[in-house]
Amino acid sequence: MTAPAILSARGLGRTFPTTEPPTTVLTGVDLAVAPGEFVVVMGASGSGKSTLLYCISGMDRPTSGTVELEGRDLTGLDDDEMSRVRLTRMGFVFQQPYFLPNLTVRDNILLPALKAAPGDAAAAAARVDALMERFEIGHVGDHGVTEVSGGQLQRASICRALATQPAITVADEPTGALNSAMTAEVMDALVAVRRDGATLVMVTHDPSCAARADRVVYLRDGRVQAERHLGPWTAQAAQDREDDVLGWLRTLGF
Ligand SMILES: Nc1ncnc2c1ncn2[C@@H]1O[C@H](COP(=O)(O)OP(=O)(O)OP(=O)(O)O)[C@@H](O)[C@H]1O
Repeated sequence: MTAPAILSARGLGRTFPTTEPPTTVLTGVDLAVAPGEFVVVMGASGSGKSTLLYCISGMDRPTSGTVELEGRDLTGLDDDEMSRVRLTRMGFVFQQPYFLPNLTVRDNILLPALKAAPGDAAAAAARVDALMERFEIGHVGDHGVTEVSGGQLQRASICRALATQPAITVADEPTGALNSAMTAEVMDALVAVRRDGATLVMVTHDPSCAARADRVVYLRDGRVQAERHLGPWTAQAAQDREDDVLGWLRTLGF
């Protein structure tokens, strides 16, 4: 029996009423993510990938449909409740990691974990140190955020996302601003995150990044056009998986 979805979006629609005529970006999107699954969302520019990510993670509100996280309907929450869910149950990794420039790398990672569980400072600090070792940035913890590489900074933002022990982590083009060596570093880190049991949903334009996922969902004009199950990543199958994803994307007109 498959485990119940940790995140379940049903019939999601998003229309922006501020344009004339209003812009419908998502229509009837269903997406169920299993615990420990790594799902990638792909699609042409403007197909609605980021909007979908924002709607499932409470950064935006869908105009129709429902989103359940750990069995709890998020669509009826008020802004304070939604902020609390984002802080305590969701991790976020963006293309441009936003860090406070006057804090060290370590303190930037620690801050949201302390905010999420203020009574648990020692445990949060221990968790942050363990994560920084796990993702090989322990040695730059005392550095300022301008004194580390883009790959290190993006790994720091992965640590920051995980430090609150979220139910799910969403990543919007986390390698979009990185060169290929740094992209490989960050993708290795995300595969390790998934191996450690985390649940991930990532938007990317890069088929070789998508090949690391368990499943790729393809959006076209705000609808799910197709999906591909790849199963858990193994480095030995890297080339075959990339070829498979590329071939599949071509059939979709990507
Ligand atoms: N606040 C908004 N108001 C009006 N239209 C919007 C708004 N936000 C996004 N859109 C439109 O929705 C469409 C989808 O945007 P979205 O960013 O979700 O696409 P995407 O697939 O992530 O694109 P990209 O790959 O270029 O990042 C775009 O046409 C965009 O212009």
